[in-house]
Amino acid sequence: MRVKICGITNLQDALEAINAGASALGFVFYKKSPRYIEPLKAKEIAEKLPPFVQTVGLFVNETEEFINEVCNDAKMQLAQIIDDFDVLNYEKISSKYIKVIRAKDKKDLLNLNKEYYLVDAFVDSFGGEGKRIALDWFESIDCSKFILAGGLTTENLKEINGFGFYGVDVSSGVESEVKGIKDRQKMIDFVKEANEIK
Ligand SMILES: O=C(O)c1ccccc1NCC(=O)[C@H](O)[C@H](O)COP(=O)(O)O
Repeated sequence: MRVKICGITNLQDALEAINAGASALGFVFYKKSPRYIEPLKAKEIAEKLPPFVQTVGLFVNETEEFINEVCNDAKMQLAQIIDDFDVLNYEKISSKYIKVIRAKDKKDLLNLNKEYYLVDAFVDSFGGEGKRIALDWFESIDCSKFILAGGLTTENLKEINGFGFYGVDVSSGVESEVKGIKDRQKMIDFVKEANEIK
């Protein structure tokens, strides 16, 4: 199973996440987040990464122009987009992107287009809060294009076995006591456990 580790703020955490086996690293370009990273600093990290790891820029209710500029400047290969007001024209997004569903209810998971989505638990502060989604919302739904986020930890990952998610996304579950700083051992344990999940 693919693992994205979100909320990377420094090179050491980035390299340790990759060594742990993460397929993607998330960089939060939302200034109110404790995990916010300046685009220039994200670029410096992105340029030092080895091949076959995807850089993902996370955007919260931004314009197409802002998303394009930051993805270009910070060398992000994928934009992870929260667009609460459904105002973006995706044809104007020049990078690859994935939309975030901030699920409040099972209804939010139904009647979707046949694209990949990152499904996160709804929280007022937008994410990285460790809040979980009720797994029964995914019952009898095809999860093969969903990346599940929200409150995942090494301890609770087993519970998603059998749902067939494309991948998982974790932030606070692999952090140290300090928001924005990752814990190497937690990342190793998380990815190892995720690799056991079907
Ligand atoms: O991490 C943040 O501070 C953040 C701020 C604004 C929007 C999204 C944010 N985080 C998203 C994520 O890191 C994850 O995709 C997801 O929410 C999982 O976080 P967690 O529940 O802490 O594992």
